[in-house]
Amino acid sequence: MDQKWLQTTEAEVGSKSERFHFYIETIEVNRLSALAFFAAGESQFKGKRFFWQNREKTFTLVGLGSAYVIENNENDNRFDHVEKKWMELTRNIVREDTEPQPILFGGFTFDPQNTENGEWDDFPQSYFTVATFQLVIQNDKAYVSIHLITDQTNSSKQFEELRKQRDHLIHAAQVKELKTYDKPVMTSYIERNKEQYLESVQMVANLIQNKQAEKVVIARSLQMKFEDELTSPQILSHVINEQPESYLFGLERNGLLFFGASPERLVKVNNGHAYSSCVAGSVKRGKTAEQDQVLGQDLLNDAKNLGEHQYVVDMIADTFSKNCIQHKVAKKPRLLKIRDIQHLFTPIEGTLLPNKSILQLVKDLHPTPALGGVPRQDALTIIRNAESMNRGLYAAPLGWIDAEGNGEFAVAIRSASLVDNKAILYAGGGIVAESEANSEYEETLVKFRPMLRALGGQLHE
Ligand SMILES: C=C(O[C@H]1C=CC=C(C(=O)O)[C@@H]1O)C(=O)O
Ligand SMILES: [Mg+2]
Repeated sequence: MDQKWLQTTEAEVGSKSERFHFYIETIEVNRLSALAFFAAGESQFKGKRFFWQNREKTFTLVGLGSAYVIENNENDNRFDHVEKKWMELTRNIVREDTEPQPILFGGFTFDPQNTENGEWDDFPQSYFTVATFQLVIQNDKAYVSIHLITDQTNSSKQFEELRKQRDHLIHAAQVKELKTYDKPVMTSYIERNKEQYLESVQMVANLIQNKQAEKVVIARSLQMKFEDELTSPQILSHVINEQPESYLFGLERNGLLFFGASPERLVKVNNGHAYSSCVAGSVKRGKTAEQDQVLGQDLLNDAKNLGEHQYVVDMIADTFSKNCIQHKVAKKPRLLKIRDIQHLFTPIEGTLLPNKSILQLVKDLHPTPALGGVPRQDALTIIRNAESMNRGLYAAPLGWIDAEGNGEFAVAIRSASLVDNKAILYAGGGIVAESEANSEYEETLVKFRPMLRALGGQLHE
């Protein structure tokens, strides 16, 4: 096996009342498929795995097993709680310049005050883990780290076991590197509460016309069932192959897999620089290049979509002005084209104030008016009343942070959950005064397509 030892570290971490030893060992491996590594954990780590890849495909992350979990069910304090726990855990780690550091991966649910039952029933309002086995692929290099966080001082035996497991996982991944997966065979497909969704959109458009809110994003869900039991690597393989222009993600917790391919960045922080993207306003792709261009040009000039978009730009720009020394906003929206859909897109970037952090930005940004609405609290109340579902992690911040304050969160749209033999797909759209129920319905059909295709569902034009 071609591997190079890079680093072994031990640090005493935790708070005054809870002290741990954090053991880390990182090696560089010649070649490793991220999906094959994820799949190598099928029998042992199912329910405790994650997969992440950024839009540019320059950073891929896989986690198997949990060395540490940070979760809570708090409403107001959940972002601060995760930040505090993570800082306690990483404060004393000695940093090497070049090698990947331990990473915390997870997400915050869309709305802790939503009480609808369903697939998210026992999912906490924040769920983050440090993987026992962490794979990072960047700059064409693959790094595998072992993380052991324990209150025991003598852990050399346990660590030796983990080294054996690591070598076994790497070997299994290299042997199965080229495995391909069948498309799932769907047996049923139900649009849940379609009539209610159409009524809600109309009702919300009326509320907005009566000035009770300015914009509200309303979502709905589809349910699919399958002939055979699906596996996470099987689903992720299709998502990875079919959606190259998006953030790709999969997060398992016990019996639930949440996965998707989102075009939308919530925030990225790199060395004190913060980046966000306003993505709102949509039209389908054209069948020919000419038609595609016409649709795109129309979108760039469409008052309803520009309205939807501007709420997002104003709110993110305002948040950056409060959190940054200086920031800049692109002057006008451009097009973001992905496989099934085109969006209006405005990038925003800034230099963070010294006392600000990525999790503080996530806290202030979530939910942007691309997922929630304006005014925020009124929109959230309307969503709770109008949607007959719990969004869970759909439309919520999902991503990673490291010990130096770098990280990236996507908005987890174009996503779905898998529980047992049932998948639930989510999609929504921004409702403004001019919105019309049928065209919003059509827009959600386009937004369902990526996950529908990955799951072997029929695609209607
Ligand atoms: C809420 C979703 O999309 C948001 C992101 C981009 C465009 C949107 C729109 O045009 O309505 C939505 O605000 C979704 O995909 O479920
Ligand atoms: Mg829209």
